[in-house]
Amino acid sequence: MGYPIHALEKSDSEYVKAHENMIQKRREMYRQRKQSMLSETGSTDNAPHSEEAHGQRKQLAFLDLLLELSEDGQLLSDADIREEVDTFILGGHDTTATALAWMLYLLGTDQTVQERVFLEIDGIMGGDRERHPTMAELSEMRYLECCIKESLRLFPSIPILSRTLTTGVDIEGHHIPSGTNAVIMLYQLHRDPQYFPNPEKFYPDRFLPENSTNRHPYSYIPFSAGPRNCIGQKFGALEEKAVISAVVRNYRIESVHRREDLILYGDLVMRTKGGLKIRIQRRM
Ligand code: HEM
Repeated sequence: MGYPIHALEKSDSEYVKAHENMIQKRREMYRQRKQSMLSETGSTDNAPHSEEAHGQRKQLAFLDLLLELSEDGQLLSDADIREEVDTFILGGHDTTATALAWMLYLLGTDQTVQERVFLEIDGIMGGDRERHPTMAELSEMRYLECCIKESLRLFPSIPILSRTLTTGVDIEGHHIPSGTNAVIMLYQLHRDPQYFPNPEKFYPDRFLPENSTNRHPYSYIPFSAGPRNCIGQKFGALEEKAVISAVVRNYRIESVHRREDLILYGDLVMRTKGGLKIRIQRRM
């Protein structure tokens, strides 16, 4: 996946220094924490993933896990760690933010769909609009999940993918040689009427289980597919559910612009000229 050049080109700049300092501080914090855990449990076990205190297994944060892997064996240098963290932050930020913006916009274009989302969420969460949903409650929000999938169908955060062919392939009588750069237009792929009748319509029901069973597995790939697909797919989808459900529990959304008036452009992620504008109104 490519990232904006300006984020990576400052290899000699303050950006790198700031990250190096941050990694050093974090490494120090990590060592201290590990030391205090070992003395709490009386354990002498220094093996990775051995953080156990009060009988409860503690999960390492992503950065701590990378630090642990690089502690003695020097498996990863600080520069390697910085690159891994950059990849996760860049890969997980704009994509999720874009998906959230499109989801809110689309909900605001269709009050009938939005009412169904209200009904579902209120049914699951009850009257208290302030408390956070549990994981079990989030997984019950099936219609909201369909809305998120439908939004990523119409406006995939990453609208274009590319791969270099490592072997030649024959497709319908045409030979495509090894080394060719193949571009996959997700925006177009997701509008194939064979799999998505009336493709421009925002219709979340098409993702209900009974409507998706015979669909070609590669007709819908907002997180790409194969060995280099999105590593944060589940987390990204969960983040979307948590944020959207928190917003619509309290607010009704109305989109300012009609879909036909939007001017789309691809800037690594799918954007519109002038942004996506919505109005929100507190729900009674
Ligand atoms: C709605 C949210 C997201 C969407 C639509 C999305 C989409 C994608 C797509 C299409 C790719 C493949 C790019 C390619 O093949 O060239 C990808 C790769 C990747 N994504 Fe996501 N992503 C999302 C959220 C996240 C999150 C939350 C994280 C991290 C926490 C993440 C981390 C990554 C990484 C590290 C890769 C590169 C994987 C590799 O090359 O092996 N993504 N994402």
